[in-house]
Amino acid sequence: MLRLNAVSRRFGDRQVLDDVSFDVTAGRMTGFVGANGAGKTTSMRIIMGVLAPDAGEVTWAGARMTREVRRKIGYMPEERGLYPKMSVRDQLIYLGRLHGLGHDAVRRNAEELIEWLSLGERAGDPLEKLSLGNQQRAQIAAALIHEPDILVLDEPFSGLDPIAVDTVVEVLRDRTKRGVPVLFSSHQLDVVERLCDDLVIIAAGRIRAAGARGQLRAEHTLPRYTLTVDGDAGWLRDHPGVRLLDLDGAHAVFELTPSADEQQVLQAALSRGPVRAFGPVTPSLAEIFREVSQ
Ligand SMILES: Nc1ncnc2c1ncn2[C@@H]1O[C@H](COP(=O)(O)OP(=O)(O)OP(=O)(O)O)[C@@H](O)[C@H]1O
Repeated sequence: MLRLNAVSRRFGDRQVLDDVSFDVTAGRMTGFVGANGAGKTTSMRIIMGVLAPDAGEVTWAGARMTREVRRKIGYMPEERGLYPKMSVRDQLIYLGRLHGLGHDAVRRNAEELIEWLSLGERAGDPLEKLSLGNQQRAQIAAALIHEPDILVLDEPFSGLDPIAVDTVVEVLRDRTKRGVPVLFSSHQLDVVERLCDDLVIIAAGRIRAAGARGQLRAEHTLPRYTLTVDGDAGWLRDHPGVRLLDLDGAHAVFELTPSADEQQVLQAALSRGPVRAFGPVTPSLAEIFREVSQ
């Protein structure tokens, strides 16, 4: 397990990370979300040792992170860093060799990644001639070429179309199945929602929530229901224990306080006339994000 333990960092008089702690567990995808400037890239740079924390530490398997362990991290930095004039295939081979992989292994890995990421037709072209989406796929291949033990990816899905997102997801899932912990940041909450097992939410340099996706849902939102009746559902507004979230004539979405009983609300609705739909709703990640970032 990769762990950030009470990490703090200032730039000038600005506290950019404040007592940041979270885990990235083996075999799980951890989505790292936060607004612009929240501190995601700074946290990743500290994991990579590119930046030193003012306080706190990064550990791997319970011991302080070393240079050797960092060499086994696949890192996709915010400032993408491939060679524009070199072909995709050549730079994958070059980077793999730099990481100490043997000739055969590096060629095998390069061809496998080129195929998985659907870069076959463009693998001989200089990176700069590729579309932005394909350049991004090449960046992902570069992070994976040396069979890393840990993956730290800064916005790996930005600029990818939905099909490319699915391709990359498949490649990353293959790594988690092999036990690799994956930390990825993203602004695309729908992608994070679909993809992550665990979630870390950061706002203004502080961790607001961290843990398994389902657990965060349960912790940070009240049980939520939808109700559709024949008439007007406005009476729900005054019903004890109900907090109305959305009302559109006959259709309502509401939360229930812990002491309220959803069957009692259903009975109240039935006593007024036919009920067309009633059931629980799962809050979206965007709603959890809004809730904890306030
Ligand atoms: N080298 C630096 N010197 C001064 N301030 C910095 C430096 N690096 C980052 N910052 C500031 O630290 C804060 C956090 O930045 P960081 O890049 O970690 O955020 P982020 O969550 O990755 O944002 P984004 O989603 O926009 O990439 C920002 O206010 C940023 O301006």
